[in-house]
Amino acid sequence: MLPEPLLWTEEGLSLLDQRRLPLAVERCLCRTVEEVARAIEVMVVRGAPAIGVAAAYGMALAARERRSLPEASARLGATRPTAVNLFWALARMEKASAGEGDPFARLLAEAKAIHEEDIASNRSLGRHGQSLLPRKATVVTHCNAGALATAGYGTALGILRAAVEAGKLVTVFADETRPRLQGSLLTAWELLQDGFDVTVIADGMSGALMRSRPVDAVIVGADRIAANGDTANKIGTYNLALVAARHNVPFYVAAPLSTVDVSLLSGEAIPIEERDGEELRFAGGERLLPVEFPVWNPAFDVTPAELISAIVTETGVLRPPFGSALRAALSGEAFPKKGV
Ligand SMILES: CSC[C@@H](O)[C@@H](O)C(=O)COP(=O)(O)O
Repeated sequence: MLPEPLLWTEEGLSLLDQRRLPLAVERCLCRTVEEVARAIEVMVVRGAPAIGVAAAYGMALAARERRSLPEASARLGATRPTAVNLFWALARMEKASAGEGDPFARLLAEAKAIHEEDIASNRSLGRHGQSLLPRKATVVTHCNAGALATAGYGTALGILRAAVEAGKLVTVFADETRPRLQGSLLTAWELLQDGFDVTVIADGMSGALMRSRPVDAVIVGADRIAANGDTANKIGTYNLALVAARHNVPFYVAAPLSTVDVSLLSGEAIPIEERDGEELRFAGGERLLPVEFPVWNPAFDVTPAELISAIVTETGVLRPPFGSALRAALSGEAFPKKGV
């Protein structure tokens, strides 16, 4: 059984410390909004939906501390720029702060609602997405888009869980995902906990893998999806999409609608976080390169919509052209929630 990635307690927000996995399963308690902001910055908690949920609880903590809510929101919004779920959750919390009664009680209730809705969305998108896989499926994934990166169950990994629940046999290859190794440290660990057949590969191996054996699908998560379907996800996702296209392997993006940012016309406008070059100069805690070695360390890349076969959301499987499909899904036209 996987430990809860995020847990509200009387004392505050308890986070599974993702920096320590898989060798140590430890929790980190955030009692203040500043502690939540730091936890997001240093990647105790990471992954787009998980960051959004953590920030929502951070706002509730700010209300408990009687801090200025606009200042708290600005602090949380300055932690990481790419995953839009963070800003989506902060906008929802801002709306909730405008009601009657005790602000802490109201904001805590809204944070809990965001938390529960994310799990429900993942279960729903998992059910839709698993229909894309054959009864015996080999899937490649990148980074971590599992329970750990969300409120629970996962997006890309939610599809794999739903496929197993539907009686399918799933074999997974997980890109290790340099430089922070979310694929090997988090995805492989998470899938092994659930008894999956999972094998770690280095990021450059997916081409060789697809030449050596049939692969049924690539499934990844997303940090921000622009109005035209261009998708920002962990650095290396674009390379994997190119390899998949070369081998005619369908490339699926799995994400809740809270990851869609229709205010951006295309992926070119998505802000890409650049992280400290030291992440690249180290591997496994060991320094590989002296600090003066120049490196470039963008944390995300953008996969153009033309390389994406489908975007799986809680409302269903969206096919190109994504502009109209995403608009319809957001307005509830195409797939009414009832009956999903
Ligand atoms: C379900 S989340 C999908 C993405 O957020 C995930 O693949 C990813 O890019 C995580 O990035 P991180 O930098 O670890 O927060």
